[in-house]
Amino acid sequence: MVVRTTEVPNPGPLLELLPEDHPMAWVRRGEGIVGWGQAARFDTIGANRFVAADRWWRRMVGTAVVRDEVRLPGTGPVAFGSFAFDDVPGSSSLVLPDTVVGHRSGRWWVTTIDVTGNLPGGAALPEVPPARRPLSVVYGDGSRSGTEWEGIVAEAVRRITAGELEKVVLARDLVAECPEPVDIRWPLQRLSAGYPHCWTFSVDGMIGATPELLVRRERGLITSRVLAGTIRRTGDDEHDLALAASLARSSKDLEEHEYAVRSVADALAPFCSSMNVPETPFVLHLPNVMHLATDLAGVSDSAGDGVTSLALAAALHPSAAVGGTPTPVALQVIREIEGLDRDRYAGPVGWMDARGDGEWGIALRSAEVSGARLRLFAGCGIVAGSDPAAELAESVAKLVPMRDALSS
Ligand SMILES: C=C(O[C@H]1C=CC=C(C(=O)O)[C@@H]1O)C(=O)O
Repeated sequence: MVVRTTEVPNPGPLLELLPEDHPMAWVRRGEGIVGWGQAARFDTIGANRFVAADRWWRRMVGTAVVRDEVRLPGTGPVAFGSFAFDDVPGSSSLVLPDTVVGHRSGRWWVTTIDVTGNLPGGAALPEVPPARRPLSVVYGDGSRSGTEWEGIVAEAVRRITAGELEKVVLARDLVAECPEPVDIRWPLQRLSAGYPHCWTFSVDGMIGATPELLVRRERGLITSRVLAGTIRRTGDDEHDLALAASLARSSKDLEEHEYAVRSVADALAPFCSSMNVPETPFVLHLPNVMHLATDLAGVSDSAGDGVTSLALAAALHPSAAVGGTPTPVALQVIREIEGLDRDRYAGPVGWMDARGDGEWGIALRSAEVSGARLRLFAGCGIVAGSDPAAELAESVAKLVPMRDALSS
């Protein structure tokens, strides 16, 4: 594989450079990377999916000839990846685009990749037509109706009260049907404009704007944004501020949050020589909901230096934000009662470069697109005090970003 990264003048907003066919993206506040074309891909399933993908990537970049004149995280060869939530069912993939455009701190670059061994051509970007708005969208129940899902939440509360576990994250899906295949760039551009604090992603049909960063590895620095504890926004700013204050004081939410932070810190500890874990969370304000959030940062030690960002994501997945506590019991409860094939929802999604640096989010506030049909997902952390109707309302609020992004 021969890879060339060249610095270019500002080519305009990254998401507007994407062609309609299989666009790949990881963008936040206008920075990040977008890619298209397919130089190579690796598909895998099962419990070994992260290890197998990591091995494939190391092999691919191990023999690559790279001419990189920018040398930033995300330059040189990069793979976009999306991984199944559970060992079964679900498929996972790493995709190596043949063209990547990136933007970071006032610098822009284009990477071209050729797996036939020829030096790829220059950095000319194709003209692309603007994104097409979906003509109409008809929503229907996914695997369970809202009422059925409330019953499932009630069953989880019963099990928690009986002492089987402390917390379980239960999810539901909604099906959206359009008259013709969706131009993914339309929702991507809307998600990125409406949710600038989130990471807007598109990998192999999995799209969304996630507020939760499972892990970022960048030149020896390992960071993670942990979320747990949610409150819906009302649209009245003053009232929302009061709600944010009550969220920051809620002992139930603080306890749940503390647990989620601890589990991430414990999972990262074997790879870090030092770690900063803030004592109190901050409130992340999103247009639809507010979350308790903590940003953790660690410095990788000699063990961490040899570990890719994907391997770190594997060590963290599934976090308490998408599984529960204790994790093995929560996963078993999800398999028994949720009645949903999560596929790649709530799995790691992101990118990785040849050094193993990269960013992996959790595929939340997301949808799986297959042509004209989409499955939209939302999940909620269920604890002893959870009220099924309130959880259903929270799931509806978490579906808002994708629903809005599909409308005009
Ligand atoms: C599982 C989801 O959200 C998680 C992330 C943040 C807060 C959550 C909560 O408070 O329930 C969830 O654990 C989802 O959006 O589908």
